[in-house]
Amino acid sequence: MDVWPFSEPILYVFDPALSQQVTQDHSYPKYRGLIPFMIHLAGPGDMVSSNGAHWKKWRTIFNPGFAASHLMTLVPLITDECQIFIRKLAGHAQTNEVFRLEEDATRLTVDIIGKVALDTELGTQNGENEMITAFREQTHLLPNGGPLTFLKMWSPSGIVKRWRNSRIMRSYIGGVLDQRFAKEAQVANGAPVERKQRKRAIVDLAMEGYKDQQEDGGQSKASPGINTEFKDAAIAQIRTFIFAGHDTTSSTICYAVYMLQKNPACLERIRKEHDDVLGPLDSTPQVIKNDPHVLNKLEYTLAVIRETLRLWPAASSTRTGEPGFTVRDPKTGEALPTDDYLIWVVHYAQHRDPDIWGESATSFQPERFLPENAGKLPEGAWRPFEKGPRNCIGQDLALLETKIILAMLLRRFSFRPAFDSLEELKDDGSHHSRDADWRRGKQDIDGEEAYQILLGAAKPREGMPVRVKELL
Ligand code: HEM
Repeated sequence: MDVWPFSEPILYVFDPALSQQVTQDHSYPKYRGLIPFMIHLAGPGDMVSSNGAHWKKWRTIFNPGFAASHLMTLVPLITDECQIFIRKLAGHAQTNEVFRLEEDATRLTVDIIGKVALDTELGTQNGENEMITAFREQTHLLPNGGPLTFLKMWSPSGIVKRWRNSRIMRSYIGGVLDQRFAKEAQVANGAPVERKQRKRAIVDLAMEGYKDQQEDGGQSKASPGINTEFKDAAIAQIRTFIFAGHDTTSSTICYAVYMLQKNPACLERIRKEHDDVLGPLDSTPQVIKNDPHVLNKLEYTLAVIRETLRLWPAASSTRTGEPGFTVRDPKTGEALPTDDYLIWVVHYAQHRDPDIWGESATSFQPERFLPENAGKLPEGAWRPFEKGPRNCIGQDLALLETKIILAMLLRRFSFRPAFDSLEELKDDGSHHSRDADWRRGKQDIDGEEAYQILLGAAKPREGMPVRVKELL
């Protein structure tokens, strides 16, 4: 598509074989237009928009912290955060008020990232945190694809606010890192080792990996404590994890709840699996904490999450074409140049295409993802976390936290979407309430009122208004 003068020509990718060509056979560099967006959220050198040796270095250093085996050690921390979320929902149930589920789910996922990445209490489920407030304001100060939002980039107040927010985020995370690694330096200088075992956060494993790399590179044995290169990169990557990991996952939690409520047979089946595998609801958090591997037995729950991500993928992938590299049209065999193209792998379109998924393409059928049906899935067509070297580093974390929250949630509450009660939320102070345009005119897409909107990630419209009822 030629959209001159608004952007470079766009090559939209709607086909799994073509997606494989641009992300796996040859992983095209990330789209250059991501840099001016990510720089305000994460600072220079973030893992999402960087390429080449810089990207490879930091991806290698942070990979071990996101390995499924390491994440299992963090399950108790995640479960504690989920318990706070459950208590908040019980409060909503008592008042029978309409609320935006996405707001609560986002606070949950932010606090989980704080715990697993930094071992720090961000506490947004219980109040405000200056760094997260700055971060969330920042996402609203960037273009979101709506008409004229690019003008936001040039308004003087926007420029000042973005600079201020960046400074707040940097100094907050920098402070947490300084405190954490000061201990290490003190111990190296002879201070007594603390007896209390701390959980090893993702950043601890990254620090170890960084020091190993320095030594392998022939540099002298790394000194204890934190150095400037690691600190700057860790701040950028942790900001990236907050950006890439919080609303993608909260959006998935919201849509899983929504799709289950719309499909009562699936809801009944998932609740039964939770009874069978985890036992009574009240002891479920403890059962999960005692034996995190029990979560691997929740096959149907995993299938529900995969099916949710098929219908409601929270992200997509954008790349920059390269001179001399062509893609081959899978149907005609024609070689197409890519130089100067924005290559956009569109997950939503591929995940709902009847030519790929058959007649059931747009219906919610988690069974297709059960192990016994694995052989019938269209090859390479499910890619919500993208594939190839630039796939999502946080995918196991996202699946893990969504599984835990569903296991603790679905037997305790029933949900009812409340798009018909948006009026009650018009003064709730949220970003949604400030933009009355989103409530004028047509209120559905193809008959779906909970359609996705672009706000950093693809999120449920109006923050998924619901009412919740406690079943106990
Ligand atoms: C359901 C939740 C999630 C979805 C659907 C999702 C989706 C994706 C997708 C599609 C990409 C590739 C983007 C591209 O090619 O441009 C990606 C990359 C990435 N994601 Fe996720 N993500 C999720 C959760 C998370 C979490 C929890 C984290 C971290 C805490 C995370 C961190 C990242 C990072 C750092 C990258 C860049 C990786 C690289 O380029 O090496 N994501 N994600």
